[in-house]
Amino acid sequence: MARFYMQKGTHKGLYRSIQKTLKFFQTFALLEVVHCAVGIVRTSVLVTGVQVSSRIFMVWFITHSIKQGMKFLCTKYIPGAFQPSGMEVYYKIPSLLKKGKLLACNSSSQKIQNEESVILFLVVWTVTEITRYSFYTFSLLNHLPYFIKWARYNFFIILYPVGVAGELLTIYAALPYVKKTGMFSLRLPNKYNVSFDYYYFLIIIMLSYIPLFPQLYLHMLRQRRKVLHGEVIIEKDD
Ligand SMILES: CCCCCCCCCCCCC[C@@H](O)CC(=O)SCCNC(=O)CCNC(=O)[C@H](O)C(C)(C)COP(=O)(O)OP(=O)(O)OC[C@H]1O[C@@H](n2cnc3c(N)ncnc32)[C@H](O)[C@@H]1OP(=O)(O)O
Repeated sequence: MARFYMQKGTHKGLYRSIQKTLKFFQTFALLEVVHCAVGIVRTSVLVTGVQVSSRIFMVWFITHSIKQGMKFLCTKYIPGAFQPSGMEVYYKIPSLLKKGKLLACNSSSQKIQNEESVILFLVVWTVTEITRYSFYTFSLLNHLPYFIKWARYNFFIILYPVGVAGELLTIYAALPYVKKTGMFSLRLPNKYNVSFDYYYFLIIIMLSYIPLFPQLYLHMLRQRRKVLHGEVIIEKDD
């Protein structure tokens, strides 16, 4: 990521250059949940499950799926002209456009992957995982430098809320596109007689951060007290 930014001088296209690696490792992070479930790793399946599933959701159902749309910047009113067909307007539609008049529009391709918020959570996840896996590796080698231990149980204090902000802002940026296209949604009538609206599903996911994120954060604060300050903490069962 650093190399990309230094070479190109922009974050645009960064996601594309790292997406294969990201998808591979983030999907295989599911093994972390399996490891907790079968008892290889002594930690909560629930906490790990929420952590991993939220990231997998971000990778596959947001950044991978919401590929692109067009952003229109409309300025000048042209009397008698019509709105071109096939135009995907999912950004702010000026009030005149709604009345069916064409304005002078400049269109530009807009990818959710190029949102600054995506880069924000990618950077945060990356720093977190470099620290976390260094911690695991050195622990296994029985030579854990204090700085790594300190970083593992301190960085999250800032990184967790910043990562969550990046994730929520990305979902928020995706909402207009999801609403406009009706992607992943099922409308009635259909042969299953079931309706599903991905737009509202995303809003529910965003709201679910309110009760779930504090649980993860408090878990990490407890771990911090245990590992760095040697406090004995009795955790409730899942
Ligand atoms: C269907 C859609 C669902 C959507 C849900 C929406 C709700 C979302 C709300 C939640 C939002 C989360 C957002 C999140 O994605 C944002 C970020 O991540 S931002 C970046 C900051 N993040 C962090 O800092 C992550 C913190 N989390 C963790 O560190 C872990 O993932 C955690 C699951 C919390 C577990 O940590 P914990 O300290 O409890 O246990 P460990 O697993 O680290 O360690 C237990 C012992 O096992 C040893 N261990 C573990 N793994 C390994 C390994 N791979 N190799 C070797 N050893 C390992 C570890 O050393 C411990 O050993 P010991 O007890 O002997 O010390």
